Amino acid sequence: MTNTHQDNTTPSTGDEQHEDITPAAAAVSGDQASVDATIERILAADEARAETVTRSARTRFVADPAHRREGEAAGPDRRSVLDGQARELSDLRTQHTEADGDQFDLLERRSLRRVEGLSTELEDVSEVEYRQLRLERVVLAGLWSDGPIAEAEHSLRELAALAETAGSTVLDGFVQRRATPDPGTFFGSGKAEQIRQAVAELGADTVVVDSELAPSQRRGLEDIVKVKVIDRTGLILDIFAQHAKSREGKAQVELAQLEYLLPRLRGWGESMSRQAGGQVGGAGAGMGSRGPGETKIELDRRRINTRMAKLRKQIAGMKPARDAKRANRRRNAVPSVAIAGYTNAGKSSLLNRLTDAGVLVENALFATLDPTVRKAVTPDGIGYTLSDTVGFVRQLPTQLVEAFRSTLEEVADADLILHVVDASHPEPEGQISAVRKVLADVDAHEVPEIIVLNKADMADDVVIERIRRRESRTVLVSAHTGQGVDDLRELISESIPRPDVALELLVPYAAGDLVSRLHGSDAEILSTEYQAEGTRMSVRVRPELAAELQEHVVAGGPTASGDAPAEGPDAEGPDAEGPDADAEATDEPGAA
Ligand SMILES: Nc1nc2c(ncn2[C@@H]2O[C@H](COP(=O)(O)OP(=O)(O)OP(=O)(O)O)[C@@H](O)[C@H]2O)c(=O)[nH]1
Ligand SMILES: [Mg+2]
Repeated sequence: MTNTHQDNTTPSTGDEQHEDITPAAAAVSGDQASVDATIERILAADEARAETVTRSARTRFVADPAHRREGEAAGPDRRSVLDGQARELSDLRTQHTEADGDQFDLLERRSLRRVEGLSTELEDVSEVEYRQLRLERVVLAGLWSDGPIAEAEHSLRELAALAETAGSTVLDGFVQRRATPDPGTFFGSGKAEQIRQAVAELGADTVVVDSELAPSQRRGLEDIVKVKVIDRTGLILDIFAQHAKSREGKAQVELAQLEYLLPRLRGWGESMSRQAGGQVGGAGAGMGSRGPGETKIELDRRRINTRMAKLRKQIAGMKPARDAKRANRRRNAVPSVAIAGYTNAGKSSLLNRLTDAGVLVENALFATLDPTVRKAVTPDGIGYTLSDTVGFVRQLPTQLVEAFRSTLEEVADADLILHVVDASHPEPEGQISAVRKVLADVDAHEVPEIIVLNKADMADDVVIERIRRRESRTVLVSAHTGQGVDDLRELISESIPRPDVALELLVPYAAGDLVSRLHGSDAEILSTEYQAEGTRMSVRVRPELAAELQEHVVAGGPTASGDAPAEGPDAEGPDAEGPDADAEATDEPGAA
């Protein structure tokens, strides 16, 4: 509604000009100077990181003193679960195998990592303000309200993995035992003060909170700890922003970021003092009657709304192409299998193992954001599509589920879901239910599902047994060693819709291309016999192909569209390929 003011208030860094030029993109495609500057920044960050490695060795996890076990001393030997690598990023960092496929764009991604975070001030708020967060040296903090402490620890370790994925160094982690969050500052004042001390001591620049904070809580806490505070949602959005590659993915993430940002505008504006220099240029005439802060915020809000509308349109515009592709698959009735699962479970590795796809595998959370669709065939030659999807995580921001809905809908549309689970995780159950929750959100919970217990090479038998008892259809595999992958292939083969129109054909030798098509991946050949007039075949095909084969049908009913074949032997399935079937068929008067 307020858009009418857009034109005379937009400063020179207007929406149109910066569009699609993120700082990262500018660094890649820009002039030599900016490339040099980028390299310098990356090197500086690496140095900083190397320097903090020694410090992060002391990274520790501090349970609230009140809940420390009797006799357990505070100080150097405090509880230490964040030691070394975070759990979700296990120590496999350098272990890649052939099944991991092409590591090419991994390098590319590394070289882009944190460019946004390292860059100088952003010019325009619609570039999403918090991309300028300097998430380099962070302290984590979470609330532990119920359940065993182990759960709070898992969650914090996962947060550490997320923070590392975003390119930061985790210096420390805190958990406070507290039934409900403080409405003003999230943590109690004592704990907040303790966090402030740790932040000062360690030279941290950001506190990451393991929940979604209300805008006022974030501001309240920021006032105490004196550094930037971001929440889990903001962190996940930041990772997605770094990883998005396709046009659609980028638009989806930006939309989610803006949605998240909108109610938080004022707070950020203040603490990051954007308003100080935020005079709206000469173009701001007429706005001066209000305070500059308010002006800026209103302006930002309006521009964000405009930008969001644009993004929504853009995303909607990309839907037809996606739908067309999907419709095409539908028409050809190629069964589709979707790989879904918690982030870092090994989905991309499995896709590579099943199809030699060469999809990016990384020991990082949310390595895959853009769905990849590959062709695959069952051991007995039936074709299907296999698609890789974005990984899920506990508390996946609702903004992201919304923004990625069109992508996730493909999962809902699949004939089968391979739900990949990291069986080497001590508690995969939590991940399974988090994934199912998102699946339900996008109406994919009714699609048949196979639980694929991956990383068998590292998994604990107890965990495997536990899950096998709970879940009805499981298969144990290792994308790395290839263990169990053949079983998985069989299971997929049994679970996808098979070609179901049975036909008796006599294909003239002149139509050899038809015969080779039948040998392709969308038909099952039950028997073949070479006769004087042509090739005599008993096949099962999908309706589409059946229609095309009509003129060569010699027996098997008047139309190809009936699902039940007219002939008895065919109805009995593969047994029909016995000599009887052929004999009977050749007896048909209408054969020639
Ligand atoms: N030991 C072992 N490691 C595996 C196996 N499968 C995958 N990994 C490792 O697990 C990490 C994550 O693998 P990805 O295939 O990228 O996982 P993903 O589920 O696609 O992850 P996102 O796209 O980030 O959600 C990589 O370091 C893989 O090398 C396995 O069978 N055994
Ligand atoms: Mg992946």
